[in-house]
Amino acid sequence: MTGTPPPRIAFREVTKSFGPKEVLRGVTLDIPVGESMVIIGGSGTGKSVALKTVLGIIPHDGGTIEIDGVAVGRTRRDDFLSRFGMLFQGGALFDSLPVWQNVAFRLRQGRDRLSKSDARDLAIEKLRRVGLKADVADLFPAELSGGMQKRVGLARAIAAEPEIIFFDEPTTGLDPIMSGVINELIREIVVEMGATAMTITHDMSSVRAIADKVAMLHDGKIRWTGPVDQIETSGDPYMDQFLHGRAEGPIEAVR
Ligand SMILES: Nc1ncnc2c1ncn2[C@@H]1O[C@H](COP(=O)(O)OP(=O)(O)OP(=O)(O)O)[C@@H](O)[C@H]1O
Repeated sequence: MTGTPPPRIAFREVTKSFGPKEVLRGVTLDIPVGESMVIIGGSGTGKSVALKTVLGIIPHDGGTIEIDGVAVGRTRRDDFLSRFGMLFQGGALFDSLPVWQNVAFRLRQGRDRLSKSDARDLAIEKLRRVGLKADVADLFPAELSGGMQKRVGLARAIAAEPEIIFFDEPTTGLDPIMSGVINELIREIVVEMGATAMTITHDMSSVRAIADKVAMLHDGKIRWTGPVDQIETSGDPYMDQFLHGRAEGPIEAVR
């Protein structure tokens, strides 16, 4: 039987509480293969929790999360994690390791690990891809600007050529121009790799640059989802309030 392939990532009625606090209250969302989905929503709405449930860093309580039709948690953890790349908020580089070892970190682990010199060559190739020169390879993260650290984080996220990449607030701490540069780079790389991307952000410039589709998380559920070119005309008062940064509207401003 032939049919449409399952979505690369599928959330079905996913729930998660911390004690009495219900954070995810039935999240349903599909991210098809090769699509870039950006999840927006106010602070504390559970965007990071949703991302961490896919990776299994936070176990969900109810519902299912599937990758290519297979429930998260059913495959070997190493095989599973090797399919993902991740750009963490703030870069999350290892301060004690030089840049190239940060980029090549995963390539030096596990059964198929690369030799030191192959890993270094590959790290330099990936650094070039994100606009950094080879001489950055031997510097330590503390010697780099915030924008350069983001580039190194991006080089690390793509080093193992993952099928799925997560971007957690990719422009936090950057000025608007550097944010624009990083957004463009993310978009270019995701398209070039054909990767499926899930990004969480508050930054509307990231949304416009990176997204094919947008999902708005509010009150533990996906309030609205649609193509990025429809966000202005969604007709959803929650989306409108968020997009225009209004204090007045259905979203409570006092939290
Ligand atoms: N490990 C945890 N233990 C207890 N509560 C948690 C944990 N992780 C997250 N939470 C709670 O879940 C809620 C959602 O947090 P989350 O970090 O997902 O929000 P967010 O939408 O990513 O916010 P922001 O945009 O500010 O980063 C918050 O109230 C937070 O306190």
